[in-house]
Amino acid sequence: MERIVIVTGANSGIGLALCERLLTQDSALRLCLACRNMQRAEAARSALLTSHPSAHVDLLHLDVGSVRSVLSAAQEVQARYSKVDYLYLNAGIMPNPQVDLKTLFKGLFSRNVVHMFATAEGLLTQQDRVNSDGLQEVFATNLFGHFLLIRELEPMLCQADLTSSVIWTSSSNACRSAFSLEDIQHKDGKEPYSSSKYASDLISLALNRHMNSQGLYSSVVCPGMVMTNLTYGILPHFFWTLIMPIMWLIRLFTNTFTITPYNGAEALHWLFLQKPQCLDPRSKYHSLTSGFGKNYTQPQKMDIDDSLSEELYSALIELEKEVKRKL
Ligand SMILES: NC(=O)C1=CN([C@@H]2O[C@H](COP(=O)(O)OP(=O)(O)OC[C@H]3O[C@@H](n4cnc5c(N)ncnc54)[C@H](OP(=O)(O)O)[C@@H]3O)[C@@H](O)[C@H]2O)C=CC1
Ligand SMILES: CC(C)=CCC[C@@H](C)[C@H]1CC[C@H]2C3=C(CC[C@]12C)[C@@]1(C)CCC(=O)C[C@@H]1CC3
Repeated sequence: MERIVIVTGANSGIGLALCERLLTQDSALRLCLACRNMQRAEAARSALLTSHPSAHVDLLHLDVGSVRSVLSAAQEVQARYSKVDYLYLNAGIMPNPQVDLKTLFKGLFSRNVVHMFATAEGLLTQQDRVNSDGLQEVFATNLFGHFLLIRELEPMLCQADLTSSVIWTSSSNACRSAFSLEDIQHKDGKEPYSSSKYASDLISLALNRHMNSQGLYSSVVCPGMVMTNLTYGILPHFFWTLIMPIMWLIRLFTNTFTITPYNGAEALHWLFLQKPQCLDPRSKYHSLTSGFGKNYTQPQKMDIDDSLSEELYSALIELEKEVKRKL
């Protein structure tokens, strides 16, 4: 039977590289690029069809940061397909990032240097804003829109005698200290990105608890440090060009510098090949690249607990009711 794969944020970076890899793996699958900008989506589709002329590539308009858009995209999916086998929740933003240069400089000469380059912990802040649904934009895009999409697609993901995989592109920057149950949208802090990624780790665990019995399995991935539009937005272009040789050098000391979108998509691709029932719901699957350029996937236990994940799950269900009431 034809497998249906939906990828959010598929028009660039890790999402687009994943699509290339999936089509190389299985040219018979039906790939749906779920994007907010249809011009960019069409360009991505053309690029994919150039390398895979007989592939089935569909486009879906989806702005994960808008409740209305998520609801109508989910309706469109139900009208087009009879089931969804893989749902890659990959779209993400990091608006107005600021690097704390003092911490970066200090870190360079500390014992924590490898950890700092792997996680960027304490190094990055962002300026968030409220979107037209009245939600914090980073939370809405990176977490809540995707959560709503899963909820709306439940009948498509939970089919009798079939399993489905929901795969979140999380990050090594997901940090417990950035997340608070009292402020799930991270209105009051300066690390909304880190908070939203930690929340996706928690939600994945809760989804497994609630949905495994219906055939839905959720996993989280860390693609490593990848050069994409998102990372190019952190520092000026000329700076990245200048430090590029250093980046390749850093790879000799940390396997988390995957650098290219192809390498970053390694764990996302690897999960496509696994039986979802055999995966560990408490592990994050990391894309890693050795100093010699060899790609591999490694699971690492996450710093998450059941009660926090359950409380966040309940909070999102409540928020879902609230936003739907307001429509
Ligand atoms: N690059 C890195 O080092 C790392 C990235 N990640 C995560 O990987 C994922 C992919 O990012 P990456 O490839 O790096 O960066 P890109 O900016 O290249 O890709 C992000 C994708 O998400 C899309 N997107 C953003 N907002 C929305 C929205 N509201 N609705 C629909 N699509 C949207 C973008 O579309 P558009 O082109 O229209 O903006 C783009 O296609 C993100 O979740 C990111 O957090 C995690 C760890 C490290
Ligand atoms: C000298 C030199 C190489 C400087 C670059 C320092 C920083 C700009 C990077 C060090 C660790 C990086 C990192 C990310 C962005 C760029 C760094 C802060 C991410 C936060 C990008 C998005 C993620 O989800 C995780 C990445 C972790 C590492």
